[in-house]
Amino acid sequence: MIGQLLKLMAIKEGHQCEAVFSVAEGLEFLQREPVDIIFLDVLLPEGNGINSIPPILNSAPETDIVMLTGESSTQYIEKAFKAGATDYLIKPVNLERFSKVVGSLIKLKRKNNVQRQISREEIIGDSAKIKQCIEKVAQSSLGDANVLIQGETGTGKELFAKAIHANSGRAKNKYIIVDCTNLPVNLAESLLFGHDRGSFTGAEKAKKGLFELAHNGTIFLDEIGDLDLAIQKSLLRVLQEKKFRPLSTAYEVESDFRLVAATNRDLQAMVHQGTFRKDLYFRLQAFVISLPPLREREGDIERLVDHYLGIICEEKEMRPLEVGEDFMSALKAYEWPGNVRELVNVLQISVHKAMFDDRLTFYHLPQQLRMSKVVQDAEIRSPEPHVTPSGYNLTLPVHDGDGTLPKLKEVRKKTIDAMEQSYLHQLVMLSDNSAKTACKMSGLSRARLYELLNKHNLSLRGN
Ligand SMILES: Nc1ncnc2c1ncn2[C@@H]1O[C@H](COP(=O)(O)OP(=O)(O)OP(=O)(O)O)[C@@H](O)[C@H]1O
Repeated sequence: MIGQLLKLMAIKEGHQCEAVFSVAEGLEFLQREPVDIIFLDVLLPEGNGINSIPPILNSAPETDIVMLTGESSTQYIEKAFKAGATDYLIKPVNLERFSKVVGSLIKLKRKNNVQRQISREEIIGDSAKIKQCIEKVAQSSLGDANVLIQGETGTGKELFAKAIHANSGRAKNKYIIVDCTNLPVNLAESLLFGHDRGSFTGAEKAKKGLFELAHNGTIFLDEIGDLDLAIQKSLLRVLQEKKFRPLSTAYEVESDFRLVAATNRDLQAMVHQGTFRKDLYFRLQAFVISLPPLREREGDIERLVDHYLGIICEEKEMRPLEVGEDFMSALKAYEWPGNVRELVNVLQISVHKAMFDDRLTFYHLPQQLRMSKVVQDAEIRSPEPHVTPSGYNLTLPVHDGDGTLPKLKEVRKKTIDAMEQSYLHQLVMLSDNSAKTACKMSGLSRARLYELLNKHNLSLRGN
């Protein structure tokens, strides 16, 4: 009876609906067809409906289960939620509550479906932080709001802007990129809004502006923080009215564009300094995607290395190179101020150096990465350094706790030995295994260098 009633309500709301009268019948139905929502009564011929939640979710994990309970059996609600139900309705069910529950669940499902289906374009990374950004791309693809992408240089702002367009309803139309860096005011006005013939010296023909060309598509303003204040004012008006007047014309042009903007600057600080318009800033704040720096993306370095190494080796027609542990741990220790762009450059340099090797090692990395790893390792080894007035970090020998100190001669020898060893260790790492570089860096003669390396059981690789 309740089944038939809900079926009528669902059909009235424009949904397809089937009523079944036992769990067995329901499970059989699920084998044949996917179902978005199941209304499950607590009281079933087979017993308590809550017990059938696990087998239902086993065979249809994507389905939402809404429990139907009587006023007197609300004590089952908590148990039903624990078993995996999504919501509940109390009988007798009224149409308003029914359509609210169904409406929200269907909306959520559509949203999730879009998220699952969005194309990542070339975006690599599975860290929680990058997944959150991908989710934002999915959300933005459902609507048409302007989007601001923030992030340090090289974090992938341009890549994300492209993904927003590619996943939007405008994907088949134009995607126009404008680099706002160092754009002089006059040029920017005519470039963005177009001009009439003769509107300035050299304007021999009338020209459409990029906002007009972006009609039905997306316009990406890269480095929007670099836009001159005068252009910011015009831009604000265009965003508000979606129309503008090309230079030296008496007519207005309408354009249905979507704006995606990006910046690596702190727009809020710029607003305080008076170099970015507050009203434009607020307009851009409607939908913001903040891309995390590479150093905060757990696990993404490995994925990016895997991806780009494949591409670089293929381009160079080389066999895929293996990645040594020391290579990877140096990559992970580095701060990556230039983010993914810098990582790709480092891989290119390292592959070039490893042209005749099978495996990438620490020694193939550029010097700044080796240096940062060495410094980090040294910091870990000497947790409580004592800084001398001359600026050297020293870890003093610890006395025995009996109020005495070892002889100075002994301490001096041990200290010098330790310093020498640490110095030579770093020298070996940073000299590219070249005795010539090591001698130049350290000021040691070749004979003295080998003598000291021998003393500390160290060697230049390949020597
Ligand atoms: N998540 C990522 N997956 C794969 N490649 C990436 C990713 N992020 C960035 N890249 C690559 O890194 C380089 C820099 O990316 P992009 O130009 O999008 O960065 P950006 O944030 O716009 O930099 P800038 O602020 O300097 O303009 C590009 O080659 C891009 O393909």
